[in-house]
Amino acid sequence: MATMESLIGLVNKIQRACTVLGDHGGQGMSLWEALPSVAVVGGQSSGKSSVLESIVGRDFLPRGSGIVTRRPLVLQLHKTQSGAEYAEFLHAPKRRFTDFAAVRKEISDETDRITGKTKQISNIPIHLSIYSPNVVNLTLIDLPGLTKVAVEGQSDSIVEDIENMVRSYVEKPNCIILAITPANQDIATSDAIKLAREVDPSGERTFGVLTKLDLMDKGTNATEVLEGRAYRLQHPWVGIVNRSQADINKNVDMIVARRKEREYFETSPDYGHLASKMGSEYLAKLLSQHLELVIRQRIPSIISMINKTIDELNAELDRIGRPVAADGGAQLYMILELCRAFDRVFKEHLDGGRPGGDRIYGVFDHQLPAALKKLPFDRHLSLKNVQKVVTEADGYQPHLIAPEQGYRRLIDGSITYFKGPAEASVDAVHFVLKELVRKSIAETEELKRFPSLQNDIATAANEALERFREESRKTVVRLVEMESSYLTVDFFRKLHAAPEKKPEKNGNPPGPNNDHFHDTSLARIGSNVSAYIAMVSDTLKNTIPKAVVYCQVREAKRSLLTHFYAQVGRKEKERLSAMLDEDPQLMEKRTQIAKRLELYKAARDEIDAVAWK
Ligand SMILES: Nc1nc2c(ncn2[C@@H]2O[C@H](COP(=O)(O)OP(=O)(O)OP(=O)(O)O)[C@@H](O)[C@H]2O)c(=O)[nH]1
Repeated sequence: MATMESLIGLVNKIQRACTVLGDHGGQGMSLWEALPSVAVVGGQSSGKSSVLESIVGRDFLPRGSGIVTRRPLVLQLHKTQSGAEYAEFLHAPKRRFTDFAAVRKEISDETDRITGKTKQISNIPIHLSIYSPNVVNLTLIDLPGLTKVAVEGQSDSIVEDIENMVRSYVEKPNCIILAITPANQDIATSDAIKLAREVDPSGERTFGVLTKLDLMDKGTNATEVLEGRAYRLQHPWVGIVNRSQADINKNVDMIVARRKEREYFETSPDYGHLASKMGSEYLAKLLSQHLELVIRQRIPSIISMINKTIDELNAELDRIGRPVAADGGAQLYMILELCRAFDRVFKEHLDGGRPGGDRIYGVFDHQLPAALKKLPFDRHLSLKNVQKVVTEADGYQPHLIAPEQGYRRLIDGSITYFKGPAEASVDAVHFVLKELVRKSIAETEELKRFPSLQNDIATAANEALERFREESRKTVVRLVEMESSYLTVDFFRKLHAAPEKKPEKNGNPPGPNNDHFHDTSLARIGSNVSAYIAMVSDTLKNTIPKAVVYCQVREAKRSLLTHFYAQVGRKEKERLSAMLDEDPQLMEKRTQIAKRLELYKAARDEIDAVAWK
């Protein structure tokens, strides 16, 4: 079975790894929270620092007025067999501190590094490991002292901020609370006990510590508390006598202070019967044993939590995509797969699996007919214009029978108007397709992590659409031009066969020089041309969509990325990697997940190795 050293050492290791990854509790379920720890809680000047120092047997904590502890200090004690004592900070792993005054300075500098000199507090812990033959294996977290008033330079919220931070540690079910209360204060007013009672009403994870026993008024003693009658906890209370301020000023050695403390209890008339269960050394052993017990109990649930988290992290990695392969072939394959995924989505839009394709039909069904209807044939075929065109076409010799040239010019002139709506249809469909490309890129789940490739696909697709548009434009213009290059002869033959309307009998004999005759004949020319143009319009209403679909929509479905594929195939490996550049945020996220995964796996291995030894 695992030894006490190995179990506590194990938790130490995992805690340090958690801090390196920024996992220090207070942020939902984390590995840190699953690990048992001991947090030291007490009001200001209750003697917290003194208790910690006498457990360690060294002076090393910053002192001063106001709130000195402004970041949690995770103090990991490692018992060594022999040799010199030294300390190490997680944030400065290369430096070994043998001078504990330098440790004190480093704690205070490192506090300021995060909080500034503003006396603000931060919940990011400082990790300090102390290696010494005079300690027991134990991890303690020193927290800012609970206070009632803000001092100069501190925000009013500091009192509440401290309480919230301390609470965020002690409310975790795996936190063992070391509640420090000075004996010269009424236990009922103890900040530490008040908070402990709130988060641990049954008292099963609270250790009550009574400091300053030597400072109690003459004639009073703390046996009521120490014997568990004043305030009941599941664990026995421990009384402590730390160095007084005078001792500190005189630089009384900690080891000497420990000895004096032992003597105090052994010789005390009040506490002699409790002497074996009093003092900082006893407290350290008690905590160490308890911590070991708790760790042992928690190991199965920690392992199951770790396994669950590993599964979740793996699932998350699958969701955001595994890292891109390094070799060129695999990258090319991946790019082509991604393009195909995009192409699938794009086709679904056109074929109706997703919305948007119907807008193309909208162009043919509404936009084109409406535009055709609006063409200014009324003006072009007005009596006045017909006369002008016919006369100009005749030249110096007026026509004898039908004004053939006049007809042709009027028809040609009218047909030119169709180019506008024809080209507008091409453009409208082009914009629908472009929009569908944009949408499809955004909707292609697999592409989400590759902004560069998204860009490349968008550019390639838009270039292709541009080519299709040009082809389509040429085709529809040709359709229109074809209409004027050869007229439908039948139409005019039928006209000729139809009986001419009799001229009205109003006294004027009919004749080419007669104004009335002239007007009627011009009106007939106008209406004949108009009927012909209506026929052409009906034809184009049907053929323009065919041309547009043929040149643009069908091509987009068939060969939107064909050029792109050819280009990609010729690319060097470096260019392929660049195309698969990922969103930096996402890469960062993946790295974070991968790191956490590593931490959890390493933690599981460590636990396996220690727990079943
Ligand atoms: N005589 C005597 N003095 C003590 C004892 N414990 C602490 N003190 C003195 O009480 C003062 C405050 O002790 P600290 O250990 O600094 O208390 P703290 O809770 O860490 O204080 P803050 O960090 O300021 O919140 C110091 O002057 C200590 O010397 C004790 O058991 N006996």
